[in-house]
Amino acid sequence: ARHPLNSRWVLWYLKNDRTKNWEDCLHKVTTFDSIEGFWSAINHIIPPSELPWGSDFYVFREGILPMWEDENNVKGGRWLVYVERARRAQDLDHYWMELLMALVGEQFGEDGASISGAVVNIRQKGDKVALWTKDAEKDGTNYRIGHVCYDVLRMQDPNVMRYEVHKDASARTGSCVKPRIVLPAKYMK
Ligand SMILES: CN(C)c1nc(=O)c2c([nH]1)N([C@@H]1O[C@H](COP(=O)(O)OP(=O)(O)O)[C@@H](O)[C@H]1O)CN2C
Repeated sequence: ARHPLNSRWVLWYLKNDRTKNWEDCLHKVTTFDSIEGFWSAINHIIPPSELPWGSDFYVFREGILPMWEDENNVKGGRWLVYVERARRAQDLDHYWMELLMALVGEQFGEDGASISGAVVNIRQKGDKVALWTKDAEKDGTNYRIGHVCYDVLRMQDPNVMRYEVHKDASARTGSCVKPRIVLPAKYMK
């Protein structure tokens, strides 16, 4: 391919199947390391908004499994964006594409090395787009990554992005997890 990317990326698909355990629902779709390979992968899958409920797409660096338990993720967290039901049609697919292009296009600069990958969750209760970072305690790094993400998604006040620690999310009992960082910062309680 003529336009190599800085890294190799793997596209994963999670097909919701209550009869299987979670990691057995995860399937590797393709691997790409060029702009051409990226577009070929994107053009061969249906957009998130057309996926069945309970599905996920993951685009993670090669060598990092898209799960909390991977050594690159176990201390990490995620910037989480809820897509309101009412804005699903115009925001979901757009957010996903913008985030992927920023990720594979290394728009996070040096901080890109601290990012494991991107996730989109298709849920009836509300879709989610997330960016996983490797170390939940590197607040400076995570702030910078969050700001780039907020801008790339053209989010504005009062839209809020929350940074959740995987340890809290994986241990969650209720649905809500107390975020470690909130953007814009003024909404941090
Ligand atoms: C290795 N392992 C089991 C494991 N490793 C994982 O990394 C991992 C899970 N399990 N996940 C399972 O999916 C449920 C829904 O989370 P959700 O984020 O889809 O959110 P919803 O409640 O479906 O909106 C989670 O509660 C968890 O059971 C999610 N997850 C990331």
